Amino acid sequence: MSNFLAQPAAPVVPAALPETRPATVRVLGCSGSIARDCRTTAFLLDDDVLIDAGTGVGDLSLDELLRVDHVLLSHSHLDHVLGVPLLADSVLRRRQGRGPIQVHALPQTLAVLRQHLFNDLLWPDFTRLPQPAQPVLSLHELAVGQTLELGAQRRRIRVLPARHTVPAVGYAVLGTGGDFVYTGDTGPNPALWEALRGLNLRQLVIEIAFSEGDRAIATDSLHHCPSTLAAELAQVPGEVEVLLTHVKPGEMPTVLAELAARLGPGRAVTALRAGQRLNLG
Ligand SMILES: Nc1ncnc2c1ncn2[C@@H]1O[C@@H]2COP(=O)(O)O[C@H]2[C@H]1O
Repeated sequence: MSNFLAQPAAPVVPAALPETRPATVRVLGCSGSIARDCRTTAFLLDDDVLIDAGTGVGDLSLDELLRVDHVLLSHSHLDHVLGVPLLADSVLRRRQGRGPIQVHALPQTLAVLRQHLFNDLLWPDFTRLPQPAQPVLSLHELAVGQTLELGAQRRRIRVLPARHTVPAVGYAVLGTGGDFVYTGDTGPNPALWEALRGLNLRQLVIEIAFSEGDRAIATDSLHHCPSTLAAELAQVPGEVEVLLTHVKPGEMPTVLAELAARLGPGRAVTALRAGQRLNLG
């Protein structure tokens, strides 16, 4: 689709380098918490860029884990970051000469990782191991509005605003045939729609955690429930593919039914599934 809102106050985007392979996103986890067959958020862009690192990361083989060079984190909550320390431990002895895995996140998110995770108490400080000069992990700050260029395919990735209980972002993977957006965890968020104005939105992976009966929890924890998500989706053109992520275990049938009752005609949504591969534009 073409741009669907006015031009944004977008940052300068680095010139696109030739992209030799069509981008794919493999859904490793898209659940709002754990249970059998429910893995928390992790998406693999191509084979070397992880977007969030929830329990879905554990479905990658060791060889696949070894190919990961970048991790983009949406925020500091455990269900999105716990794969990072475990990934580091799994690959540390086999990555020598490859350089650190680069972890990209807001400064506030990185501060939480440094203080509460890689503190040699909850987990070893893998930003200094196996050698301080050649660690397995390095931490890199990003900012909303920035466009990164990451991975062997030099994918252009825009940092989007999210509105959650801790500082949070979403990400857009910019492609020549359309853009893929992952909102991260967010409640209603006018700034997101403002940021999407200049994008050529093709696929929207948007969160919804709770059914309508838990609306109060959704409000307190800054997540969507069907009524709030339906209001947000009213501004998304029908041709955009909308994929739901982060539904709490056991809630999907209710969420889908309640959402269907609130969406306008022509607005289809699909529940994202772990194991699914998305072809990006
Ligand atoms: N006020 C609350 N009442 C009940 N559960 C909450 C509350 N705040 C946060 N949570 C839960 O804690 C979880 C932390 O991760 P999430 O934000 O994915 O989802 C959150 C909710 O499931």
